[in-house]
Amino acid sequence: MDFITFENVEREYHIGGNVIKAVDGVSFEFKRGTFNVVLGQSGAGKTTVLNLLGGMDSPTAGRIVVNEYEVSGMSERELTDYRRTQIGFVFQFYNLVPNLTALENVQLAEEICSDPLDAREMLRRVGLENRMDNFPSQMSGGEQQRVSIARALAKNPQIVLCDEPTGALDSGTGRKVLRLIRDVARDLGKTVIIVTHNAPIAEMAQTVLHMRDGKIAEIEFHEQPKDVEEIIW
Ligand SMILES: Nc1ncnc2c1ncn2[C@@H]1O[C@H](COP(=O)(O)OP(=O)(O)OP(=O)(O)O)[C@@H](O)[C@H]1O
Repeated sequence: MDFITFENVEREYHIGGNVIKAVDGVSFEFKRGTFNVVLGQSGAGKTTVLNLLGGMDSPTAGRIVVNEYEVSGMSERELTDYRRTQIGFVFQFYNLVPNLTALENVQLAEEICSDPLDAREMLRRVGLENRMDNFPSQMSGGEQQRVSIARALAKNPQIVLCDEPTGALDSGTGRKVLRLIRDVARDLGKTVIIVTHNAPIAEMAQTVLHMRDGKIAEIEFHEQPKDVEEIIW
């Protein structure tokens, strides 16, 4: 059975007298434990899809089902619980708390989740066992992104949503971060969705949604996704 299902999902915004269809009749499925990419130019609707999937926004029409939860019908309170228990987030600019150490940033997950993974163990998995007591300002962009990956995974979510996770990194560091997201998520059995405008990243994915003007232009499947080393950036 499919793990994530979008059925004719729409998200309209009303600005002045204008209606903007940020997402316009989108349908797709992702399977549990897969690595997926949503690809498209600026304004294509990628972040809106991610926000709908993550329960930060609600559709104006259509149906979203995740892990047997009907997300599209949830109240605000149910959405808060859904975001807390089901979703880990990785953002382009890391969103770490500046006056907390790496370890304390990851431990935040323990405070809000019912079934967290060990913060030290997650930092070890991302290769930062020696940097636990450093503050974000003492770390490189790649290291900060690794802390944010550890934080997302420490919540022990079913799904990890990443919005341009390599957007602020050089290509070498970006590759390492992508490999890390894929390997750790695979080891822990998580489903990953990465939003990007960087087309080569899509070659790593099992499923690629190509978005244009709020619609899906194409859905591409890779039976044998490429390894990050094989991708020409
Ligand atoms: N809160 C909002 N209010 C009004 N319009 C919005 C809102 N959020 C998004 N939009 C519009 O919806 C469309 C899709 O936006 P979205 O952010 O999903 O695109 P995107 O593909 O993620 O772009 P980018 O790569 O630039 O982040 C755009 O035209 C955008 O201006």
